[in-house]
Amino acid sequence: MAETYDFLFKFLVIGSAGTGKSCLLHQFIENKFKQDSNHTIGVEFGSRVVNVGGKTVKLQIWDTAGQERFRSVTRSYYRGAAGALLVYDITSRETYNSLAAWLTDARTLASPNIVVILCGNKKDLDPEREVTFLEASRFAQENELMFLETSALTGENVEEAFLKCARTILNKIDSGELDPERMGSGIQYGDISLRQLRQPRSAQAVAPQPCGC
Ligand SMILES: Nc1nc2c(ncn2[C@@H]2O[C@H](COP(=O)(O)OP(=O)(O)OP(=O)(O)O)[C@@H](O)[C@H]2O)c(=O)[nH]1
Repeated sequence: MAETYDFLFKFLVIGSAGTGKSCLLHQFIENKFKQDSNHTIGVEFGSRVVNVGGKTVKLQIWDTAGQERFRSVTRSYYRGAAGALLVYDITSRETYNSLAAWLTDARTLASPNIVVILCGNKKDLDPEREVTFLEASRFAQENELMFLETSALTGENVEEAFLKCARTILNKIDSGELDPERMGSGIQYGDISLRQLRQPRSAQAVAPQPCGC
């Protein structure tokens, strides 16, 4: 059956190697933890249709390799992304320290308007934590990012992270802050929206007449 949706959003999952990007994507798409996850070679892809605030949105998600040697390949996928999950591992300060560089890449190579949610992954490994919730919240606030701690293992906050990002993009479309028709916005109209857009204004404005019988 053909998929119908109001919008399609291009999303990226970025961050240092081993932070759990592929596992987060897998948990979101398949609803289970990906056992034996290997390093991503270049870029992998997944998609899922979700319902956000009464709208159907297809999320087209690009999971990028965190390893430095793939950086030139992965960077070529950033263009025109509407949203991103910026992932670090709460048990690895090194991955947290790299966040600023990943964010600069996202804002310069994708779009300065890209909607980013910071995800402190591996929340289930709290006893091994190296980065506190508070300091990451501050980083998020200073850099105008949304923030959640997630666990791809238990599934905690995984759905929320993707949906929060999608909801924010929809709100920005509604407020006029984001224009889906701008080239490289990372947003496309789906069939449903296109049909509504193509209806003549007069047809949209006229309320259906009550039946006289
Ligand atoms: N405990 C725990 N382990 C996790 C979690 N997410 C991922 N892992 C483990 O972390 C390791 C790396 O996960 P990946 O999803 O492959 O990491 P990645 O960020 O995609 O790595 P690259 O592809 O190299 O960029 C794997 O051994 C996973 O099993 C989590 O939420 N909790």
